[in-house]
Amino acid sequence: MSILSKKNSGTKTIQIEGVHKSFGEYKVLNNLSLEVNRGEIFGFLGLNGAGKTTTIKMLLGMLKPTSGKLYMLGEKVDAGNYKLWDKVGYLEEATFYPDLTVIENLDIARRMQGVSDKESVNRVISKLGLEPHKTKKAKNLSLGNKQRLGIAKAMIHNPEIMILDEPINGLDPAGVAEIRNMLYDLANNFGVTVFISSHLLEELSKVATRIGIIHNGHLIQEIEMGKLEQSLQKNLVLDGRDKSAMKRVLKEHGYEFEETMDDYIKLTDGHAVECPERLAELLVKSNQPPTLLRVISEDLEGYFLRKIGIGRGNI
Ligand SMILES: Nc1ncnc2c1ncn2[C@@H]1O[C@H](COP(=O)(O)OP(=O)(O)OP(=O)(O)O)[C@@H](O)[C@H]1O
Repeated sequence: MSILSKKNSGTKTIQIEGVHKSFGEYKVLNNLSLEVNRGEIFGFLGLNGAGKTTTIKMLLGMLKPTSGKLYMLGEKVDAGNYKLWDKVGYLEEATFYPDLTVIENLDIARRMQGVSDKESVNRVISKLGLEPHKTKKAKNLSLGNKQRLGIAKAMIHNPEIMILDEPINGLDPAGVAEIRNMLYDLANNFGVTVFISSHLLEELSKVATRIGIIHNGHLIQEIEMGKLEQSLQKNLVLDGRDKSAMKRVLKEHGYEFEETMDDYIKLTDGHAVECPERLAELLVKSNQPPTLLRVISEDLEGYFLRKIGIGRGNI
């Protein structure tokens, strides 16, 4: 690789710069740019068909961007140059030889990656908690253990970057927690950069340290996981015996509201949400005491749908 194609990346291990990708007339990515730092667990969130796998395939050199540049570990990615794979682990879906055992599957992965140290198989088995299952045929593993085997294959060669395309689909909460602990360990103690895609914010939020939302082919929002909670929209939900009268009172006092699908009155107004007691006082004084008055935080999927401009009622 020429010195000119090297990017002075500092701690940035993944860099995507103004990437466009079209298949014929069909535009999948439209000026996508993002950066991921060493040791980060970056969640790449988007609806089905948003372009996540296309992006991942370009990062791996399996697809060529129509325009724009991608860098991994400071090196420009060139389609068809698989040298990069020495330092990158990739899990597309948990693929394995069903009639071979966990050990046999991992030994094949080891040889395919050109890792000469046979102990690497045992190391990865113990790291992923596959010890009790190592002599089982892959086809007889539980879904969670199949996913673990997939991740074990992706990390047999101690990669510096792990790219996991939808790795937590179908895992139960305990399985998600185990994968999270393992990814945290890799990221925090070994500086591995993890790039995980999913269409479920709820799942990604349990493992990622930062999330980027891709929609209509570009990154529309990046958010640190620690700040997600405070970004969730809060609503005040009201119910009462005479809702028409209640709405009149609200209107007269300048409150904006809407009706929910289940026939409650919802106020998104920040002032109402922050001071629910003031609203309660007003309604009581107006002879419309609420039978329900509750501040409700939107859930993570609601947040995601709001960010991409799709209300729950529209899907
Ligand atoms: N080789 C191709 N030729 C034509 N269209 C393609 C090709 N590969 C992907 N697409 C289209 O590009 C869009 C993005 O696909 P991609 O697989 O990147 O989405 P995704 O975000 O990974 O979604 P999913 O979660 O469903 O895998 C889809 O509409 C898909 O049909």
